[in-house]
Amino acid sequence: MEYCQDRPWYKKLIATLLGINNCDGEVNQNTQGLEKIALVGSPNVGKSVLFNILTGAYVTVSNYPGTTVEVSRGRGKIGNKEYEIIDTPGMYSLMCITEEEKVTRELLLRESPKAVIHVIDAKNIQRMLPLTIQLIESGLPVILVLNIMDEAERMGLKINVAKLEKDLGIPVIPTIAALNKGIDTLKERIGRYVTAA
Ligand SMILES: Nc1nc2c(ncn2[C@@H]2O[C@H](COP(=O)(O)OP(=O)(O)OP(=O)(O)O)[C@@H](O)[C@H]2O)c(=O)[nH]1
Ligand SMILES: [Mg+2]
Repeated sequence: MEYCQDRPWYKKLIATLLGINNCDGEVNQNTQGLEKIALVGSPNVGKSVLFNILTGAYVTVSNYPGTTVEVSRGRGKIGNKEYEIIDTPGMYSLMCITEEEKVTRELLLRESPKAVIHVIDAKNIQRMLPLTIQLIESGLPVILVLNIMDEAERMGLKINVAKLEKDLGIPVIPTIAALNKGIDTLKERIGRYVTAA
């Protein structure tokens, strides 16, 4: 019997049936040729909220090649340049265990983003910084976003952002994505970072 699961036409058929509009290997026309900026971090830290703020109308959600893991891509203007912004599935570590972690790791290695925005929940900073360090040690161009600052402040947490920037040697930007706060600074810092690279 002929196995057709790996044939492009079969994948395309399944993708059409499932409503996946950017099946394996297909190029996303909306972001073709653009430099990339990836949002990474644990589940539930606000990556998708930030993705929606940074991107416009033409967003593509597709399964990462050969997997059932969804990755969203869209165009986003930073400064006066357009980038492909990528929203990755939640991950806890680069030492991948879950399929989501494998996809994010592979994506970071294969697609060479100009900036990797590590989004963390500021109130769980201690638990989340190890991934920041893993990303930095992997040689990736990391920017750290301390999101959900509203809840961190409500808990009385005081984070010395300037010291964190100095110690980590990367830009650190506090945000409240749900309230659109800190976004202008974030865009400005990303813009400076990618043009300096
Ligand atoms: N209080 C507060 N809530 C926020 C903030 N940013 C995002 N949220 C909320 O956090 C929840 C998770 O946000 P998402 O953007 O879906 O998180 P995610 O990182 O994409 O999660 P996964 O896709 O599961 O990895 C949502 O209910 C958001 O409204 C923030 O700055 N403050
Ligand atoms: Mg998400």
